[in-house]
Amino acid sequence: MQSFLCRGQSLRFFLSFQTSTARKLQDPSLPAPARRYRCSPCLRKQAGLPSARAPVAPRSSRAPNYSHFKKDLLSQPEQLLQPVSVTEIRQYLRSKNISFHDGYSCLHTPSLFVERPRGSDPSDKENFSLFIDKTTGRFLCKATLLEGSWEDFQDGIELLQKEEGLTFLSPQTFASLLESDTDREDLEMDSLEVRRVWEKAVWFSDLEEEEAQLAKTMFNITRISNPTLKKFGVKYFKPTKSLVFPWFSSRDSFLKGLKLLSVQCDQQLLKYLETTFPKPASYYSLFGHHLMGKKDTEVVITSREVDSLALNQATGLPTIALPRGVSCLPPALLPYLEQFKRIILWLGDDLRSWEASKLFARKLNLKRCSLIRPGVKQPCPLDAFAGGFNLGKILKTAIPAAHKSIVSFRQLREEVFGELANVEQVAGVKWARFPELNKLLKGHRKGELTIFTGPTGSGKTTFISEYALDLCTQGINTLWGSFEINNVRLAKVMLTQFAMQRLEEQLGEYEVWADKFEDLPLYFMTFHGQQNIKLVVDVMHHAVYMYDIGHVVIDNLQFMMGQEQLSTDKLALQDYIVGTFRKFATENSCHVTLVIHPRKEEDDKELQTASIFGSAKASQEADNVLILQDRKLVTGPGKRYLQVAKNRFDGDVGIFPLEFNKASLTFSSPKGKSKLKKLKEDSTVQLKKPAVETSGKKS
Ligand SMILES: Nc1ncnc2c1ncn2[C@@H]1O[C@H](COP(=O)(O)OP(=O)(O)OP(=O)(O)O)[C@@H](O)[C@H]1O
Repeated sequence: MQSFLCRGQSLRFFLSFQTSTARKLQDPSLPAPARRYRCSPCLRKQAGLPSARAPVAPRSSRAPNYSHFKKDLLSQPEQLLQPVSVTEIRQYLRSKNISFHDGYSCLHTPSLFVERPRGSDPSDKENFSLFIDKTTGRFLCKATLLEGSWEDFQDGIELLQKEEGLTFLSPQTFASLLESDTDREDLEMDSLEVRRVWEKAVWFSDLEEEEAQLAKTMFNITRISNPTLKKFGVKYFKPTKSLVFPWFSSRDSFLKGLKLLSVQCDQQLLKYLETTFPKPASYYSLFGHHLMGKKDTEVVITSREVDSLALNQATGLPTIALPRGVSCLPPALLPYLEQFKRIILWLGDDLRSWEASKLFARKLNLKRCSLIRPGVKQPCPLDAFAGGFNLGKILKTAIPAAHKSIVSFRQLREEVFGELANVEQVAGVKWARFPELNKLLKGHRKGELTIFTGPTGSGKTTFISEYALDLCTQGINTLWGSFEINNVRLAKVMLTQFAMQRLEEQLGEYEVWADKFEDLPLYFMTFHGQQNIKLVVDVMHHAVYMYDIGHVVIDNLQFMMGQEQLSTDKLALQDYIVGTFRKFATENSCHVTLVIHPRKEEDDKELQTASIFGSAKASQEADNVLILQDRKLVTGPGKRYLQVAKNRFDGDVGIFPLEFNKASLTFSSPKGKSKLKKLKEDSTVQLKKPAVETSGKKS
């Protein structure tokens, strides 16, 4: 109890820019009735405990009009999370005499919200319906769909033990804590929309033969039978010519949400578009989960609903599709996968799917996971089915995800082949706004460390914000640690760059842009000012687990260095910090971009790799070194050059001009011919005259 309060008061964590409030309240987890409950403040009051969280301003006093945008940006102590280890969780349960079972990603315990039937065996695992996430401590009671944080759970236990004769906490106890009207209104609107679409959509078997064939051809599902579609509840929505995938509650088959898949023809290319109700940040459907029986112990997980349909029809095995494909596996879904002793991940036919399957297997527990490696003979399930492959045979080739630390080339050869055969994908995600950066760096890759430097006030934050936004709009889940400027200012810069216009003069368009921006997989740490590196890295770990973060931006390293004057200790500390980020990037397969101030240079000298503040360790550890050059380059105001001074991937280094647009706060390369100049690695850059256009060969 004592330790809980201390920990509770020292919480300090990050919040998401997205609809974190909505996510937390409606949250998530799979199936649930339209109403959600939150427990802790109520429990605390009833238990006579002081609030562990600072009071939260009523919603109305926070941001009445631009609610979605603003409310999630402000730091709300109620959303702070605290790290808890599985050992602590176990110790706590033992100290309270709560029996538990060690599951794959969760600990299973009897639910404190359910009355135990008389005469039932308290140690019978069948009655363990409450799941505690081993990494975060968050709990979900599958019987009532109540959920909450680790502190909420402890509060509940304290209350139960305090009140004599109380054997369980009824869900009604929490009724007074239903989410605010705004959230409820949102939910109700979603729910109406879901009903409207669902009722208007038709079964494939009820379509005219010709129309059904046409629709199936559009989605490449001609071989999927009507009975399979009906079994999974897939309908067709004629007004938008969309497939409709339902999200049913596994508890009571309540229709919780929908995903609509439509086709667009873009220059002869078919493009598939997804729309979800509720919106993506709150859409936690495991498609196909409602078909699982209690006794099912094996499942194949796919990234698309159509893959699940194909696999199930071809093999008869239980299949499930993830709500947001390869982009993330929200931990809120883990309790629903606890029943499976074996999970095969067959996520797709590209490198991104392969990377995602390795990451998801870590969350699901490597021991029970096997992976299907993409390859010519192993395309995605739907293509394999359409191409007449034997899907059962492909499943037999699944590789166990748990690997030893020492491997032979025999085990690596397929992986090496995959890299050789997919050169473009190995090179990473391309920037849409910085083609020159693609020419030099080839792309943005997971697991790398990029060091970014430039003179004070040269526009480092502004540039790195656009550089990260560009990747984020392409689906790279991004976490920002901005210690120098606060999140509101940073988000304002990013939103302006996103809209590519001065929104101050277009306030009428604000809501439209903010809505689109809110759907980006973008999260912000709430830290400001000096921070402890350990705390920052803890948050990064947590974010990777929760949101499958693929890119962390830290602006800037000096904010983890304390206030001391430059000393040997300080250099050692910087080396330690850089080493820590390096290790984090590698271990979590996550790209880290670290902004570092340069050391003081003579005014007439351009910055070089050696100008990075501190010892040589930073540039040695980095995979990429980027320098924003701004002195004596050209006469035009606002002109900057971006220099790639180190590129471990393929060694190409060089420099190209950036033109600053003050209205949109963007740095787009000057139009016309490429002004890229390739250089020898780490050479001193002579930039007193404008860069010369080259053919792209190394000079
Ligand atoms: N190329 C440019 N020309 C003119 N103004 C710019 C340019 N780039 C950025 N700015 C403006 O300069 C200001 C400072 O930019 P920013 O905060 O990005 O610099 P910084 O290098 O990160 O600063 P610091 O060294 O303090 O961290 C901002 O108001 C930004 O809009």
